[in-house]
Amino acid sequence: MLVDFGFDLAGRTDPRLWRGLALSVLQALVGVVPYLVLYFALEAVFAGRATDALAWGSAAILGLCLLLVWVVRAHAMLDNFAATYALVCDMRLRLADHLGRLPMGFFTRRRTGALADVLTGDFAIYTEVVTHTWGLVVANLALPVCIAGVLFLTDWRLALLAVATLPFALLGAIWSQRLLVRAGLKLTIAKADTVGRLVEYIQGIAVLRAFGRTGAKHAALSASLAQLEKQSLRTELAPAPALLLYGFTVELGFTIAAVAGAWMLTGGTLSPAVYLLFLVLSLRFYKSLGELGIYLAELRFASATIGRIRAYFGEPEQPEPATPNAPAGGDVVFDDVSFAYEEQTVLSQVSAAMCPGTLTALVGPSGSGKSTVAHLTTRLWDVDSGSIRIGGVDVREMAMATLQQHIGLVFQEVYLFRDTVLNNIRLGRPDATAEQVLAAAKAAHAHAFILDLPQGYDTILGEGGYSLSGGQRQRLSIARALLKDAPILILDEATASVDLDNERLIQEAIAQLARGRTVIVIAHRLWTVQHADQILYFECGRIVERGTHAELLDLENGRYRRQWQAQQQARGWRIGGATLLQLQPGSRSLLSDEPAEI
Ligand SMILES: Nc1ncnc2c1ncn2[C@@H]1O[C@H](COP(=O)(O)OP(=O)(O)OP(=O)(O)O)[C@@H](O)[C@H]1O
Repeated sequence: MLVDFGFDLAGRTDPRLWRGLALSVLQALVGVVPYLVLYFALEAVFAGRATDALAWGSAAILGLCLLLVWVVRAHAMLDNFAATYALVCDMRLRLADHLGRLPMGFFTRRRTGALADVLTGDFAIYTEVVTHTWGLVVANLALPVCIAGVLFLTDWRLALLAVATLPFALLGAIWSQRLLVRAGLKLTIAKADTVGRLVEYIQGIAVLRAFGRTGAKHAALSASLAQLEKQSLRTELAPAPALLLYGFTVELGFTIAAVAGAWMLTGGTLSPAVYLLFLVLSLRFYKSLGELGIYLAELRFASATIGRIRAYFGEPEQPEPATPNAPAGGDVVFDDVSFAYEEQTVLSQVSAAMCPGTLTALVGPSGSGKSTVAHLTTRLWDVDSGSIRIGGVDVREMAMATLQQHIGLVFQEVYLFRDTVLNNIRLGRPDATAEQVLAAAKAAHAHAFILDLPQGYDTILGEGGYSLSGGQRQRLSIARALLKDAPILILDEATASVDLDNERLIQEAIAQLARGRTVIVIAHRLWTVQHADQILYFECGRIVERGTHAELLDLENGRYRRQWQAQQQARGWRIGGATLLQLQPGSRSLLSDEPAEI
């Protein structure tokens, strides 16, 4: 298709859009009437039939036409703006919804900047062109068609000469669109790169400042901006030769017809009134065509933009079952699960069962695949082989909403949205009452520090809002999970980066969460999970040891045993016979008050 309007992406059409376009055509029709009035007035003048009544009548019709054109144009614009903004709003929401259903691999393969550029920049270009340019294209197409009609009715010879060069002009228009789209594609890549670099720059500003690499000293950003500058200029200049050809061909038609008309006039085969009308009409005719060339190129550019947006809509969503099954219970079973993010296998033949009311700890070296277990359970990715069952049902056979209801998550990195504390906790259950949120915050040991915030529960958090410490963020995240009240709870290094005092508070909060649920804890600090019902030790994507803390410590040369000993030494577990926990009595292990020793 020459132009892709993309309205199907909004999932609906808007009648106001078609009405706006019909009004643009009406505007063109009304716009021709003054020229006809002028023609009849000129005929009367040249024939010596001019009267006051004719002059006043013509003036009245011209005034009326002006008013009508103004009213019709205003309505056309209003209809067009209202319809387009509403449709673009729907498109953005549908795309946001679609992105939420894509497998996480989609996001890791793309830079945030490229995505942000599509959602903001591409939609902005598209909106601008559809609101402003489309109406102008229709108006500048309808007007020359109407004028050409009048010209053919008054003198077909002149009319033929006037349109003779138009096929060549059309070639110029098509060429200019091609050039613009080609340059525009490179501009889009440059823009996405710059947006990505800017996001990276702002997110990493503290690091860059520490290393004195801000502003022009940040080479990657400077290079990206320079490339954007170069590509922007190229895009502006790219269609220039084709547009020049277009303009020249259009004006050549006028010149040929004007000269031929003058020749016919002197030869007595053309009346002065018709010639004058021709000159006036042709000026309007060619002006419209000249503008049309530019607007068509812009429209084509916008349709290339919608092509990129369409490509995102075309990304396959994570499959959902046609007839979903509901899990019966909260037990989690990994059955011979293997998985690779890209080429490299990350989990190999992992099998494990986790029952309600028990705590399973996943431990092992960095990169051994522990977090991947959480990713697969929550279907951020799908297993390559084997299956994960919850309550006897494969997670791929459940509706995504059911799966989400069944799992509460607490990550090391807590994302706070730009909203009040209350609503940040409510993320766990959007329909929760304020009382329920407060109860969850109290159980998560978050209530006290929330009350100390400037506006308590109404304090705005997130970007540009109030900042919380790592431990406070964690407790907020636990409050979210508590509020959600899901039968399965996954904690991914929830206490990894907090001090001992915060660790104690967080662990107490986690202990609240754990009761009666299937709990999976990913931990590096082994003392925090020593009372787990089972400990799975991962290495290179395989479970190489499993058992309770005591059982694993009994394994001669066991990996868990070695790691435990190394950690105890590192903590200075025994300092002259006293334990560190005795020195810092606030610290306790998960679900237990006492540290274990070997
Ligand atoms: N989104 C991803 N795309 C590609 N590879 C990934 C992705 N996430 C993790 N990996 C790789 O998968 C392997 C296992 O990662 P995973 O995060 O599961 O390990 P982990 O045991 O939880 O590590 P850590 O304890 O450091 O958090 C690593 O080699 C990691 O580089």
